[in-house]
Amino acid sequence: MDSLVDFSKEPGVKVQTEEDHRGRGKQIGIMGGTFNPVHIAHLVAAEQAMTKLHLDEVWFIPDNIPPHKDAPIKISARDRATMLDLATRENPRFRVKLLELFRGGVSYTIDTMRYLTKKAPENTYYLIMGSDQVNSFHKWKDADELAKLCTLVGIRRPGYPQDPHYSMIWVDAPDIRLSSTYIRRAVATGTSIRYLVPDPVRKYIEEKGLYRD
Ligand SMILES: Nc1ncnc2c1ncn2[C@@H]1O[C@H](COP(=O)(O)OP(=O)(O)OP(=O)(O)O)[C@@H](O)[C@H]1O
Ligand SMILES: O=C(O)c1ccc[n+]([C@@H]2O[C@H](COP(=O)([O-])O)[C@@H](O)[C@H]2O)c1
Repeated sequence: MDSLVDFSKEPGVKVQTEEDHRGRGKQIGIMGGTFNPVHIAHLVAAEQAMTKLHLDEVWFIPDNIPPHKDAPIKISARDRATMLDLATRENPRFRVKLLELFRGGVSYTIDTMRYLTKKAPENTYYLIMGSDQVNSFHKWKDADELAKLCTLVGIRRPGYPQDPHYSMIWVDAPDIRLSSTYIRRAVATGTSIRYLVPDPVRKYIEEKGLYRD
């Protein structure tokens, strides 16, 4: 097993090996977010979790209305989803799933995981979260049930010390101090976002004039 996966402090969590995975359903990483817009830290977190945990795919699921965010989302769901598609297109194991946008309303992760585990119970699901989300996970809707439906995977995020209330796997990934908030502010103040988002996303933001005010 890859020594960069730190599971030593989590005796309750069994890290799967490639051997364990053979002949069963798929191992799917779930990366939920508002992605307003998607940035490189989202992609690095997903890729690191996918490769270090031997997952088959990562599904990026943009939320419709995020449960715990107060600030309004000023761009359309279509723009968020299009940028996600542009950002993930060249990775054959990244998929964008729009089920939360189609479902509408507030996007509770428990609703998504109940749906997925019922639709494809042969798969194993890994919920990938930055440490900001890990720290508040216990306040999520039906968190106990959610933790039973999937394996929780934490990615350290600079500025958010690890404070988990549930057993989880921590995947060691490079610290990237970046947020969608930073990207939105940078665009609004005329600061470059080149290299902070994939280039097709940067061009889309420029061409559509997103985040200028
Ligand atoms: N820099 C980062 N390092 C690790 N994880 C991150 C990072 N940025 C976001 N994430 C994780 O990605 C997921 C989706 O995050 P989200 O779309 O809310 O992005 P964000 O950058 O936190 O956005 P905003 O600044 O608008 O709040 C969450 O699990 C979050 O913890
Ligand atoms: O289900 C919940 O109660 C819940 C509470 C907070 C966040 N989430 C999910 O966590 C993911 C990241 O959220 P956010 O607000 O950082 O974009 C996104 O998929 C949200 O739907 C889910």
